[in-house]
Order: sequence, then C-alpha cells, then structure tokens
Amino acid sequence: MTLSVCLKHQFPGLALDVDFQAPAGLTVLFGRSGSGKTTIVNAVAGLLRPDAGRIVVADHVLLDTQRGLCLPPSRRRLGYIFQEGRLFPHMTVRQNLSYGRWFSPDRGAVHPDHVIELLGIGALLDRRPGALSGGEKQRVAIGRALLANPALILADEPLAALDEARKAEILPYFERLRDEAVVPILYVSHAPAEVARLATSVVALQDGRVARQGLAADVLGDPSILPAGVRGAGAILEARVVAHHDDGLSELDAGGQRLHLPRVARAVGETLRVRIPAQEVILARSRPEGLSALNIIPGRIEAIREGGGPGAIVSLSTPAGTVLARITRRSAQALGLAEGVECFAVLKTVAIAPQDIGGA
Ligand SMILES: Nc1ncnc2c1ncn2[C@@H]1O[C@H](COP(=O)(O)OP(=O)(O)OP(=O)(O)O)[C@@H](O)[C@H]1O
Repeated sequence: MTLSVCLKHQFPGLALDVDFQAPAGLTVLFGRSGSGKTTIVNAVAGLLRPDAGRIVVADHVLLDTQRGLCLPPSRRRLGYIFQEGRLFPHMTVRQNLSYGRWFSPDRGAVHPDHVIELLGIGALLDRRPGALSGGEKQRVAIGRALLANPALILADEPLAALDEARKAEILPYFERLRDEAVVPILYVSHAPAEVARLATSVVALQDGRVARQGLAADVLGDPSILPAGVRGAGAILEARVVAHHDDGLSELDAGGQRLHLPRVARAVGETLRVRIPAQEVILARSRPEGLSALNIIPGRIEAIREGGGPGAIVSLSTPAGTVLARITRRSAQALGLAEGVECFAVLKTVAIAPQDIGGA
C-alpha cells in the first residue's frame, strides 16, 4: 500500500467522509462535480486542514489530527500537476524543470535525462512556455513534478483544459508514468474514457463518500456510480494486436475473440486496453448475418440493470471479458433477455474512438 487516506471534513455544501487505500500505480479519484475530489487532493497536498483524518504516504505520516500533526505542503514530498501547466513564463523549460529539482530534499533520485526522454521534451529545453503548445506545457509540468523527487504525484484534472488532440498527446505519457511505476499517482478525473485508459484502481466518490473502489474494469461497469450516468457506461477489454491490415484496420485478439478496430499505433504482439462504450453495443439472440458491423462476440447475460428511464444496461459475460450494452427496456422484453440467456454483442469498428484505446 502506498497511500492511505482517512478524512472527515464539513463544508456548507459537503460532508466529506472517506477512507481508502491507493495501491502502487495510478489511482483515479472519480466522481461528479462537487463530490469532493479536489477537497481530498487539497487535504493530501496540505492546502486544506480537515476536521479529522490521517494521511500516510509510504510510511510517511502527512496528517494525523489525533496527534495534532499536519505537515506543511513543503514537507510533504508531493509533485502537483494542475489543469493548466502553471509554468513560470519568464523561465525556459530547462529552468522550469530545475525549479522542481531545487525543492527536492534529496536531489538526484530521478535523473533529469530520464525524465526528459520519458516525456519527449528534449527539443523544448531552451524555449519559454509562451512558445509551447498546451500539450507541451503539460508535459513540462509533469517533468517538473517528477524532478521534485516526490513520494506521490497529485494530478488534478491535468487534461481538462486541453482539446481532444492534445489529450491524446498527453495520455500516453501518463501511461508510461504508470507503467514505469516511477512514483504512485493520485489522479482526479470525471471522464470515463480517461479513467478506462489510465487507472490501475478507481475510487468512485458520491456526495463526499466512497461509493465504490476497485479495478477500473469493475468500477466503470457500474452505471449507478458514473458521473455521466448510463451515458458514460462502458466495458474495458484487454486485447493483443494480431495484425495490421492494408484497409486501415487492426486485428486484435481478446480472449480468443477477434476484434477489428481502426488502425492502432501499436506493434503486433502488444497488449492494449480497449474501452467499449455500452451505448455502441447492439445485442442479438442469434449470430447476425449480412451485417456491416465487423465485431460479433458471443456471451451469456450476467445481469440486467434497469433505471428510471426507458433504458437498461445489460452485462454480458464473454470470452473477451464482460461487455456492457445499453439498450431499451422495450428491446430487452421483445428479445426475451434475462439472466443466463445467451446472445451476441455486435459492435461497429468505427464506434471505437482513438481515445478508447490505450496501453494495458
Ligand atoms: N473552501 C470551501 N468552502 C466552502 N465549501 C467548499 C469549499 N471547497 C469546496 N466546498 C464544497 O465542497 C463541495 C465539493 O467540492 P470539490 O471541489 O471537492 O468537488 P469536486 O468533486 O472536485 O468538483 P469538480 O469536479 O467540480 O472540481 C463543493 O460543492 C462545495 O460546496
């Protein structure tokens, strides 16, 4: 266990009461606006003194209100990545990077060359932030946080201010950070696709409480806790690249099932995470023929969740993993769908967007 957070705090509009552990890797704090994500990050950073609580990062106690202990931010050994890079405009990239290093208690544990290579910012070192794109600024901000030699990185919606193209540019760097396990990361987001790509584990918040905690695939499959409700529901499959075809498609293997996706920028043999949005999946009782959709996966219904509206979310257990389908209650009834019934999930190739595909 790398981070342990137990907090109670009362604001006029929020009664925060959380207790969770973040294992190594990248833990996403996920929840609707106002659910308490930033309040938790601020308490971990030392920017907010909560009414009660205890926060420990790898045996280093940052806060223990019972013992009257509350370390100031400068003694917490945290790297902070904000929505906007917040670089110093008058300094070059090189100077901005060394600024983080200046505050590091033992300089040198993370080598600058490695960080520069990891983030691909070698060509930017002599530029000032004004001459960088939004994505480049954010990469430098990540580098500065890493070079402060932190015990934990806090990233508060670091992609929120970027457009889709810039987000796609930055996501792989967070994946590398997660995979190299340079340092554990607590990452705030309310975008399911981002969570699906990045999270090792997810802490889902609702009204200041932990609604669910666990692996991304399990938490994201539960529409009741999703900020965007059923619209954000989706399954995560792990799939290995088998071939790239001349017509622009890539072929993947997910538990023995073939998936055809728009060309993925990964080598044959690499394993990917693919998010399958529930609203892009059609269900059929028999294997459809004469259909333009290329992906047809057989499975058995595990559960059907109905909400207050006309829709239902069907969880299908398949050899590729659990697939979710958002259909109408009317269709579920017409098809005689029920727990245990076998059916086929149909997915159009083009329904999978590049941001739904990432490193496993
Ligand atoms: N300094 C404060 N003073 C009073 N109330 C506050 C303060 N900070 C936060 N709150 C209350 O706590 C609630 C949770 O805020 P918080 O910023 O933690 O939510 P969030 O999940 O990060 O939301 P968002 O996704 O919009 O950033 C807010 O709705 C607000 O009512």
